[in-house]
Amino acid sequence: WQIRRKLQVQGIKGPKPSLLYGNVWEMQKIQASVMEKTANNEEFVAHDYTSTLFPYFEQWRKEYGSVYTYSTGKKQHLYINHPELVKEMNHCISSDLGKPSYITRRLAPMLGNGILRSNGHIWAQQRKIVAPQFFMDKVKGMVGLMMESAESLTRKWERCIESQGGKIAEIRAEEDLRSVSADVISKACFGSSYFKGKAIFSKLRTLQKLVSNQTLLFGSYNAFGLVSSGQQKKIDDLEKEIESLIWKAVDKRKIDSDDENKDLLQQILEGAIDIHDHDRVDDKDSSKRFIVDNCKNIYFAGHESTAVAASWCLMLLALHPQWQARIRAEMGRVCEETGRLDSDCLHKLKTVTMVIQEVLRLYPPAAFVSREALQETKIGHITVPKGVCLWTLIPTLHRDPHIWGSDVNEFKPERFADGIFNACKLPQVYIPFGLGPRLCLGRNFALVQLKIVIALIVSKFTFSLSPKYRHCPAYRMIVEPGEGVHLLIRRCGENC
Ligand code: HEM
Repeated sequence: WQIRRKLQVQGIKGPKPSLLYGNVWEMQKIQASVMEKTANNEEFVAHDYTSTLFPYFEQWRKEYGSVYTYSTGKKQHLYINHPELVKEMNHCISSDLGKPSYITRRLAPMLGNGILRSNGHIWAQQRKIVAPQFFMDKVKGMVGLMMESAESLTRKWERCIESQGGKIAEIRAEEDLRSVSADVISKACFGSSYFKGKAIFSKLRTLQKLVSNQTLLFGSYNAFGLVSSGQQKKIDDLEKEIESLIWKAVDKRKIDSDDENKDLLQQILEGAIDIHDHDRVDDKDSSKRFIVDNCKNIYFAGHESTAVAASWCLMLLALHPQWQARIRAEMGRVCEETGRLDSDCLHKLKTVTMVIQEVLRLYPPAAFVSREALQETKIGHITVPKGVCLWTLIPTLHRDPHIWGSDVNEFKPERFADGIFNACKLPQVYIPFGLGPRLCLGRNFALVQLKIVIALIVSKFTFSLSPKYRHCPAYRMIVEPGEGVHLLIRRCGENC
């Protein structure tokens, strides 16, 4: 109550909370009424996943504006979608702002205290180790293996066409896209392959579904945050299994400090030794935790969001065959000059880039940037009391008609024809990869991989949505196609 009062006296409004559960009941009620409406609505694709996935945020934003406060029982939250304040929050370098601790606790079996969730000096050490592996120069060197993995997918889809009669095949794209990005991250960072690391990926995926079932956003210690003992046991078992699989892979690796081409796993191992020596931590377990947590973070961050972004790309391209045709024409021009895609011609794929940018605008896989005031701190004119969690809803920023224009809900890659700076009035609101010191480390890596995968698929196949496709974005730590992306694919030469 005291924390809320400190926000209210600064003119920040919000829905009235109940005594124990804050606004959680109301969130549940709003969500349920939207689910009821959408369950009977077969009408296809309003590209606005916030109004179905996070309807309470939309309702309160309309009532209270782009800054308001709400409560989930013991936690007080501040919703910030004002462009200037968003910028300030994301650029904050003070350790007074960190990742929300209650979410970190919930995600601990998945991510531990790795780079995605850590704060302060542990985070800074991890970022120093991981960042150089994803500098553009390094990523350029990974183009060959990205091509290899994408080509194995197109070969698989060709075999599907053969086995389904030779003309047309029905496929589910998202699982194959997941295998491609898992393969790429395994080879690029861990000197392994999807095949070898398959068990880790599939267990992480099961764990992801289990932990995001726990109504992740509704704060801690409320009726909805409780996990059944059966579910908790599954989570604990998976955590142990993943840890032992990663540890086995690590054990196989000999530390070879003379090798100039060290991959990320090598860097993480050496980082753990440095931290052990530097901090004089005698505890062997902490080095082990450091290694396992960071491997899990990279396995997850490195493949899940890229695969989901690629799935949304194919869904939108299936709806807009004219953009498939434009990409194909561009590939024809670029490959005529070079014969094959390589790292030097990727920047010539302007249409592919525009399509990817538009997909990440409409369907950013990461829905939120969230922080917690670890100490009382200032964001713009607002004094944020210690303990308050701050939330920015990325898709809402991406769909503000005052910034993007009245066609904001339409798929129009041409808006990016002259770059992000000319696509909207305030480019700092386009943040599919976040912003500031915690900007996504894998941005270059993901964009290059997306370009290769999309360009290659579109140059080989034409595709449309299968009648089996159901449009139901789902929030499972990231926003993904809830029931996959069912496509009907044909070989390109057949009809284009
Ligand atoms: C389309 C694909 C991707 C999207 C949309 C995406 C999005 C994001 C966003 C929004 C953040 C910032 C979160 C925040 O500020 O709290 C982030 C952080 C991060 N991402 Fe990505 N990401 C993608 C791919 C990747 C890939 C391929 C990697 C490679 C390992 C990666 C590694 C990371 C890491 C390590 C962080 C944490 C950075 C830090 O806290 O210092 N991401 N990502």
